[in-house]
Amino acid sequence: MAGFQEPPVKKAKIGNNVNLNANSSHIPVQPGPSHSTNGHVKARQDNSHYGTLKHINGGRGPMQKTFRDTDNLRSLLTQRHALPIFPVRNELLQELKKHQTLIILGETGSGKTTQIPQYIHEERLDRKGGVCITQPRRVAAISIAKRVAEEMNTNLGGLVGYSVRFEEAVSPATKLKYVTDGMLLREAISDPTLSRYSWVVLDEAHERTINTDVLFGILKDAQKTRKSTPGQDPLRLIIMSATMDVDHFSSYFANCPVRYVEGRQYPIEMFYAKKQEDDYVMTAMTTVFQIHQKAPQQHDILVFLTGQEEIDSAVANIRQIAKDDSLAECPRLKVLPLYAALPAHQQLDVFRPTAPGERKVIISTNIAETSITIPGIRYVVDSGRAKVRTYHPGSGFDALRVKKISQAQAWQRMGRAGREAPGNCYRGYTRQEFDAMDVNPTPEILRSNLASVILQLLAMGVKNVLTFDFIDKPSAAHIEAAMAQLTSLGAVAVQAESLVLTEAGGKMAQFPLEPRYAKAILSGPEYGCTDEVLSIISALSSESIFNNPSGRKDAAVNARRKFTSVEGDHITLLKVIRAFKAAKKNKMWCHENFLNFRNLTYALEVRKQLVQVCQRCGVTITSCQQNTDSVRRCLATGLYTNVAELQLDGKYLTLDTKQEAVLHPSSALWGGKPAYVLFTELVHTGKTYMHLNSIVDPQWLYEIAPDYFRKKHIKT
Ligand SMILES: Nc1ncnc2c1ncn2[C@@H]1O[C@H](COP(=O)(O)OP(=O)(O)OP(=O)(O)O)[C@@H](O)[C@H]1O
Repeated sequence: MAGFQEPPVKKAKIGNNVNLNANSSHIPVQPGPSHSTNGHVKARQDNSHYGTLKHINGGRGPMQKTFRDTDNLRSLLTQRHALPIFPVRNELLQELKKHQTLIILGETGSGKTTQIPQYIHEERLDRKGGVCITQPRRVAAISIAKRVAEEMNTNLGGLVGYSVRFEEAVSPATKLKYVTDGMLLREAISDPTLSRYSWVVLDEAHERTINTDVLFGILKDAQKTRKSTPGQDPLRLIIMSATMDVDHFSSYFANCPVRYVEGRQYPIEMFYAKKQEDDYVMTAMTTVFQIHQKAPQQHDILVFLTGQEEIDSAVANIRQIAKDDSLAECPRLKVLPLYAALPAHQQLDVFRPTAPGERKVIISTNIAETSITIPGIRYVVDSGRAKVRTYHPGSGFDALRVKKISQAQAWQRMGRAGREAPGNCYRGYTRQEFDAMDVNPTPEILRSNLASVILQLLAMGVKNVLTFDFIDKPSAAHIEAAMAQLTSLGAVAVQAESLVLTEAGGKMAQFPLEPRYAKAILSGPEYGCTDEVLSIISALSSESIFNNPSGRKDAAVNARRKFTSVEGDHITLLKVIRAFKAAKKNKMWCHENFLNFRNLTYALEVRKQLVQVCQRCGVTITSCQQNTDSVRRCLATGLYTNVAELQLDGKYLTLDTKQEAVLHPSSALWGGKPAYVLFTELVHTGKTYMHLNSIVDPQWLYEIAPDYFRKKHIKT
């Protein structure tokens, strides 16, 4: 294929980069008749591996069995038994019984995520408490739970369930629960020893999300507490991934053993770009059409790009190019975007099988990078890039940059092909570029604003956050910046020389939001505008509610002029939400007004959840109707450190850290020069931009935080 090395560079075995320590040992896959000579394990066709339904379900308990399709069940059982992990099932169970903490490494698609929880259940090791399996992303938690429920012939929400932010399917009967790591962290606030679980499985540990990193410490502590409390069931911990620095993890967990499940089910052919390509989007699109012209029907393609705007534009371009006469002989293309801001049901659309004569092309962020199996995917096109947010505590800004991914991420992306049949992976970068990539991604905890995490740790009863047992400790500057932010928001206070959670801080921790937004909501009753602030914060929690199709930007701006507020972007968002509700959430109305129906719908879903948290915390919800000054004042109670002052030279300087910044061109305030601007965030992409801004009156700022602003010497 043009642009890629021929003959293809084939990687016979993944996991060579795994760094096994003295404690590790391999659990080899038993060689069987279906082994190929290249080390790949092919699907077994051996019927003697069929179990019985009784065997799958463990033969107990009233389960909502459907028994709709025996052939389907039989086929699922065959698939389960063909997985590389199946021959080592019993050995693995022995290991799991022996050790309180175990690290399991196994190649992508070997069966770790779907099978190990089922093995535990089949062996009745979940009698006393259930199995909770964490995933870094909601789409993975939901789709895997669905698959496991299907394999166990039970309804989702029965024996097998899931819980992600804003959505769950669980019941008292749920024994195997797939959750996002953030949800388990929230559960730990009300139940620090996670007493309802006997097993916690931290999957995709190599990703080192901030929530998984904090869970390491929480779970270690919970294990100790449960061990030292008479009558308590021990908490067993399994840490899983395809690639990770096992020495580091093992030494953190008291040199716990590491077991390696060898083998992958289907081979994946790997192709690297022949030469370095700078336009990674163009390279990816060209590759898609090259594959499209030669691949058999219904061999679907998964493309990794970086962010929503880039993906939406690639989707539009591919749809357009697909109409070209020269492609008339090819299957019809069904092009689908996949990114975090899509509502859950739309994310799950990608899992639907294609119709005859159709080929699915999914253009995704790294949301599809780990854990999931998308039926039909035989080709992965990897741009080698992802959008990464990095927080700078000194300047207080987040830099959102497109960066090269790590090798571990590249292997995960590759692993999305070859899950149901042999696959192909096209890397839009050279082998040399791959070799130069970092082996693992930088842990999120080392590059994030820690205010939320520290608030949650305090809410869980962690006494001293500075001495918390982090697997990789964030810098003192990061921790201090977060503490300072929480103190100024009134979430923590000094008591007997230590920092403790205030009553308001306890309430802030209940909101699945950054503390500064939670603070603004809690201030709602004082200003009589909780209703409006909830709408604005819900819109801020969603991806952009505006559509700006390329080539039609002017039309979009004109159509939306009626919503634009001279007070700024927050009131503009409020006007859009109000109008969307008044238009009965009409899709066509959104289309005519260049508004994003999906993101607006998502924003209203978020709003519903926030209203529930308000009710739990006793926050009254009142509306100030047209008094939008109150709304901006209320927002400033949470965001008051995000203020910039106009300078004589016409530039803005942030009051907190004296950063030079400019209004983002998309802002409703762009072109004007208000003296003081309240911004939602600073994003550094070339210049430092203030995003989503409102005009503020300096007098309000003095009233909200007199000590802070006295030091800043603002002119009232
Ligand atoms: N939704 C699904 N539809 C079809 N097959 C599936 C689905 N989910 C899982 N499978 C099959 O089960 C296999 C094992 O999946 P599983 O997620 O357990 O592997 P894993 O070892 O955890 O991989 P990874 O490290 O990539 O998460 C897949 O390769 C695929 O063949």
